[in-house]
Amino acid sequence: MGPLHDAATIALAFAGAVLAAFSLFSFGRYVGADKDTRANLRMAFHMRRSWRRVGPMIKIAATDRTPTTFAQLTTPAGQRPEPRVVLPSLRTKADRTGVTIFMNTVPGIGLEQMTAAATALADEWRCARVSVATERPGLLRLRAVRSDPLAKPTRYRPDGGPPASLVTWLLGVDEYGEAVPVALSNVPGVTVAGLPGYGKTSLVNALITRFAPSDAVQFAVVDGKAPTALRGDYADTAERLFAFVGDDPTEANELFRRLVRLLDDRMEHMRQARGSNNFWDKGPTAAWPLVVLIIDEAHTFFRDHKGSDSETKKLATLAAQNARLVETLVKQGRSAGILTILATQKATGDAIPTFIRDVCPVGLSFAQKTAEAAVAALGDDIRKYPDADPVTLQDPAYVGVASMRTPGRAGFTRVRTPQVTSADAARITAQSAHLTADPAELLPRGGSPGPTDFAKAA
Ligand SMILES: Nc1ncnc2c1ncn2[C@@H]1O[C@H](COP(=O)(O)OP(=O)(O)OP(=O)(O)O)[C@@H](O)[C@H]1O
Repeated sequence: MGPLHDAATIALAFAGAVLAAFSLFSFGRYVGADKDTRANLRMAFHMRRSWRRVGPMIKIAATDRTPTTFAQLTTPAGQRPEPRVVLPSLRTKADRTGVTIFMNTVPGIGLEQMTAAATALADEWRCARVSVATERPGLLRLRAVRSDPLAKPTRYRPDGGPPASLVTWLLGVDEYGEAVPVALSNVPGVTVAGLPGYGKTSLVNALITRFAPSDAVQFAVVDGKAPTALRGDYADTAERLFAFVGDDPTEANELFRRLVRLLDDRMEHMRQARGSNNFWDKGPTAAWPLVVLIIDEAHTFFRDHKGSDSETKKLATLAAQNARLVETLVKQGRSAGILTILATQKATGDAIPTFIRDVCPVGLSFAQKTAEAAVAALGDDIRKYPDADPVTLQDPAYVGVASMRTPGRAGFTRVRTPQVTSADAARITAQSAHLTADPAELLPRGGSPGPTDFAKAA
């Protein structure tokens, strides 16, 4: 009963108390969680508990033949120390849609080996999918989902509050239930294609309702499907648009010119007014709002007109001009704070000219009927990724699901976009209509002071 015994008793009691507190915390978290999170917490527990057995079974274990000093000292004389089986260690984090697993690599077991084992792991863990990515050197990040997030429709109910971020557009969730953000500061152009009725309008409404409560974002629409805003898909949001043009290519041409002029004027004044030539250095403000141009049924304005009569020739010239103007908006729009979104349901290469499609960093395609349509929407690369082919999305269960090409990422991401109802779009528009302003009017003009100057002087 010496001091050593007392110290050991205290240490043991302390360890017991820590363990009890941890168990109580875990139990409390489990009981307080919703049904889906509880199921994922159980899955995470099963992953950790069975890993020692499962890892070596699916060949995710390395053999270390060099004995440790301890093994050398404790191995009886005349015997060789046993080789050690080294398993990558796991840490799990469960949420509502799945489990994220952080795994330390061990020699010979890294991204490649884990990717090859992903299907076996999905079977063992009884989940729909397991993805593997590098978090940082030496650490992998696995994501396991029990059910397919793409097959579960979601709804976005805008609360009318200002957007959490003006530089990120949250598109939806990917096939692993993780948020898919688009960094607006890097994306001057987005193409959206897909068969009618698969969610293009809802995607655009989600964008408008997300950003409409901010006066630092202004919208213009060119809609090739309707003569007036009130007769088309933009009736609900019309009051929040600083410009709307219907299916008349001449009027569309005028609006495209107006926006190219805005682009030039902004670049002219940007350095003096904001101290830099790059809009995103300061980001969107009420005086320098992000301008979002939506060109719906884009093919209406670019399609090739064949014929030798004067009317056809005029239309062909307009279409060619429209394509060049929009190309300028996309190519130079990033530093001027202009984002162009081109949507089409037409499934041929001329719907959105390839020279425009190829300068848009983000491309989305909802369901398509043919491989040619998929290529027209997403580029030739989609042939290499049959899993992400939008032709496979032709199913009512996949309304609202798009295949997406993003900058700096190999392959394609499938994303479940949320539905936004017409009533929600109308409600947010009514609340935010007073924020609508023509961004050109906000610029200082021809030496005479504009609102920006007054704001600065104030
Ligand atoms: N993200 C979504 N999730 C679930 N259902 C959706 C989603 N988006 C749209 N829908 C459903 O599909 C219907 C058609 O959607 P939407 O009008 O957005 O399609 P569209 O592709 O724009 O069609 P069109 O090309 O004819 O304008 C909607 O009325 C709604 O019921």
